Amino acid sequence: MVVASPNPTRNEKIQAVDLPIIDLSAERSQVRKLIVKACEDYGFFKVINHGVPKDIISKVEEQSLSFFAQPVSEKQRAGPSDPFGYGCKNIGLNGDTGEVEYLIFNTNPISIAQRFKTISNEPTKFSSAVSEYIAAVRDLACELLDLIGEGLWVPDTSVFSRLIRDVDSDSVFRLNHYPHLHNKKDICKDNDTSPSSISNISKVGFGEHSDPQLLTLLRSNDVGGLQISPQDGVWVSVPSDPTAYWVNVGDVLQAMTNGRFVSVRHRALTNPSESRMSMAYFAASSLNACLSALPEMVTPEKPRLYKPFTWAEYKKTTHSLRLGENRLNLFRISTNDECFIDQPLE
Ligand SMILES: C=C1C[C@]23C[C@@]1(O)CC[C@H]2[C@@]12CC[C@H](O)[C@@](C)(C(=O)O1)[C@H]2[C@@H]3C(=O)O
Ligand SMILES: O=C(O)CCC(=O)C(=O)O
Ligand SMILES: [Fe+2]
Repeated sequence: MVVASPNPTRNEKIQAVDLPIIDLSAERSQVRKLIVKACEDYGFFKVINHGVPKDIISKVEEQSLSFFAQPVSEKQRAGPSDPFGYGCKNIGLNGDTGEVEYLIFNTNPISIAQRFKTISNEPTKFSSAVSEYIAAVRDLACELLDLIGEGLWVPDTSVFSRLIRDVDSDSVFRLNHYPHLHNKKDICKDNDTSPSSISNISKVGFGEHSDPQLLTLLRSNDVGGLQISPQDGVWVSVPSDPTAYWVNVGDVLQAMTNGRFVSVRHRALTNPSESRMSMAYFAASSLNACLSALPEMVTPEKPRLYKPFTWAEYKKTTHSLRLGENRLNLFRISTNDECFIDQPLE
């Protein structure tokens, strides 16, 4: 069904789709089948009965909300995001902007403890809430990746989860805050500078992109805004559910499954009357991990699509490009390259 677009750009179709819901308490052989199907069809699914304790989530949510409620001058003590720390409106370093403020951390515990010294007046409280959350969400990510390994029938079912269990994993945690637009204040300034007219339309909070890592686990408060794009120019609004996780395939998992899974393009819109807060865990390997399509995913009918790369190489490319760029295409193999990789010349 196609309905009229209420938001931000014209000529877009908003489609209503029943997105896949995975109940992790169901029978394992069913769960892994459904996850693989969801990753193939949408690169996106919702997880319920996920096992991340409610109190662990609430502690991070409370601490984050009080961080974002502070005056801009206080928050800016934790910025600019380079690429970690506090950022407001500027996303990355290549000119992308949105109606969002955020905190980004590397998930390494030492890095977290250091960062929080500038982020909070109660650094230990906030940093231990975040560390506890990251440990729980990493376990969930590993469980999902093991189910994916099993569902794909690869001989080494831990092949994906091992990458993110690595002590040197380069996974990232991000807190996004999308203030509602009835607030007349510019989100990056303490003083009231914007026109007094109240806008009733949604704006782009976080523009269209795919996530570069293996898998993203996202949870938000009860305010909608996330949309996925299963096809060019078509958007599907994702209902909010603070009790669940929305999970998306990232570029690396698309490359490792040789294009069988799709790294879904998505974006987040602001809500005109309610503030939205999301927390995203981006599961990544170590910088030196060499990432390539699993041998079982490459067949004569489905030749290798992407050149192998290290996460450091892929990350460097990602950070040199704009948010909406399709960076995986830069690693696509031409027919000649493929002969070289699969049958090196003597
Ligand atoms: C514009 C950019 C921001 C980003 C790095 C990039 O150059 C392109 C990818 C962006 C993204 C999207 C998913 C995650 O939110 C993120 C942390 C990531 O790994 O890639 C961001 C990067 C960022 O905000 O630094
Ligand atoms: O806030 C959201 O719902 C999406 C954020 C996102 O896509 C990201 O941080 O990469
Ligand atoms: Fe994203």
